[in-house]
Amino acid sequence: MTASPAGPRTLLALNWKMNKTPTEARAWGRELAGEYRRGKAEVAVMAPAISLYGLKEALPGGVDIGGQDVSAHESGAYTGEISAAMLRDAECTYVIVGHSERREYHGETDAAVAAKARQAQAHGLTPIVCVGEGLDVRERGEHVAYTLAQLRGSLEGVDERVVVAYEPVWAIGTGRTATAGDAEELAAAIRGALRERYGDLADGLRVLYGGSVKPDNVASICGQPNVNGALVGGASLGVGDVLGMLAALE
Ligand SMILES: O=C(CO)COP(=O)(O)O
Repeated sequence: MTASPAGPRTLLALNWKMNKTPTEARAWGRELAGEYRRGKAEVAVMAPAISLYGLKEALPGGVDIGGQDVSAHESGAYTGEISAAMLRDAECTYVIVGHSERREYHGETDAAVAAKARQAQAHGLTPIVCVGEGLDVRERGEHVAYTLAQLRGSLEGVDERVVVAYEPVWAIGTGRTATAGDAEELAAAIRGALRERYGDLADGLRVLYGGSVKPDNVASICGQPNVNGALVGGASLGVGDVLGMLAALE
């Protein structure tokens, strides 16, 4: 089961976070290539920057790659940073910006996230802009307003070539998944905000859900009318789980 036939093709976006060496990444790509058949969902692997080049060579055709973060700067004296031009040259299609782990551990503000998204777009990358509330916000019942405010700030000056991922922080890596209804509530609200900004183009944009997605819940979540795919952490590391999720989406 996938999102409505009129909507965009379902995207299974895999966020490896800080896992796998370049050698392990290449082996993973080869393992996937041995089993992969193009199906209903599109697949993209967001790997650590150092692994991207080798991974792309090993992956089967039709599977995209992306970065997990990008500098807001063009080039120059920014030790340790990766530029959008570098990611594009390494054949990336996507880059995650504003993941909750970057916001929490690296102090990234909405304005910084928007600057990264603009820089990604300037180099032909599609930013996957992450938003989502923490447990305290959810318990106060303010999750919709909080997430939409974060979204508006994170899309400042960003055009419609964008993917939005709703990742409630309390569901990330906790095994505590939002229900399909929770995911749809926010995805619909996000769609409304995208419509205000981009008009009818919003209907063709992807809104993903992320947070403890795995083979046994991916289909019900991605089957919601406004959910066009998933951003997957833990279950993206094993080829078996990825194939399981792809099978569930057929
Ligand atoms: O943060 C996530 C993807 O970006 C979600 O991680 P988990 O799938 O491990 O909960």
